[in-house]
Amino acid sequence: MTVNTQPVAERPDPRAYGLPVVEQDQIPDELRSLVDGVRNLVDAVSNTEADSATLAEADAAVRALNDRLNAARREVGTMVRRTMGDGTDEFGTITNVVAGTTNPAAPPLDLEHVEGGVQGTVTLNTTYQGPPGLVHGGWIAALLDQAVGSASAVETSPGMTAKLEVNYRQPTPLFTPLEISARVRSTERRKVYVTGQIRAHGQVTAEAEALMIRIPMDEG
Ligand SMILES: CCCCCCCCCCCC(=O)SCCNC(=O)CCNC(=O)[C@H](O)C(C)(C)COP(=O)(O)OP(=O)(O)OC[C@H]1O[C@@H](n2cnc3c(N)ncnc32)[C@H](O)[C@@H]1OP(=O)(O)O
Repeated sequence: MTVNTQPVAERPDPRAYGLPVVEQDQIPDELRSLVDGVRNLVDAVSNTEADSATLAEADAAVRALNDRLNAARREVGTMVRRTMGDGTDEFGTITNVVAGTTNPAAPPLDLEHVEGGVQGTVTLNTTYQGPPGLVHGGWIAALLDQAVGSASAVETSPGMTAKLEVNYRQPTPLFTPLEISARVRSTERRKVYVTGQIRAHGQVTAEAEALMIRIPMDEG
């Protein structure tokens, strides 16, 4: 295995690409609480059998809130800098659909830097349902894409997914802690080969092989 880890100093700064950066610890507690509340709201709306009057009342309240919140919107592409438990910094879009801090559609997935890659745990509800009681295959791929991208970013430097092959070994259950992990296997110039896995109850339910292409350092 050849892992040519790139020094942190050579990682691109999103500001050099004209992207605004928010520090993770500057996100207001009220916004974090709102994100959590809306995540619960999505679950409630997805599953409610409330009567018509209750639905109409909820609809009006939500529409009024949309207008107030839309009065001040972030720039598309806004990044957030998150410092992992071991001090490693990671940049990601703040609304990233898998791990974005301010995105209620994102499951609460925090990946931590471990030797050779990343790992984390997430439990998914019916928002992510495909077959009855099981995680949608597209979301399984999304979780693995995020994990391999994050592993590649923290072990080398950020890049784009060029290739992602997913093997669905076993059904992946809802309401069960899923262990997500990814490891960089080798690098070759800008190419980074990464593997990822999802486990439930210690058993592999899905695995991926990915090719990430690092963002060139001399552009931006
Ligand atoms: C600032 C903070 C931002 C931070 C940004 C953080 C983003 C995180 C994103 C999370 C992950 C995603 O979801 S990313 C979204 C999904 N992915 C995408 O949309 C990617 C779409 N595709 C592309 O944009 C492009 O094809 C790229 C970037 C992947 C590659 O284009 P390129 O940069 O011009 O690279 P290129 O010179 O062609 O190729 C470099 C080397 O890689 C090889 N190569 C390239 N593509 C492939 C491929 N599909 N399969 C095999 N090999 C490939 C080439 O042969 C070459 O090998 P050799 O000659 O060296 O041997």
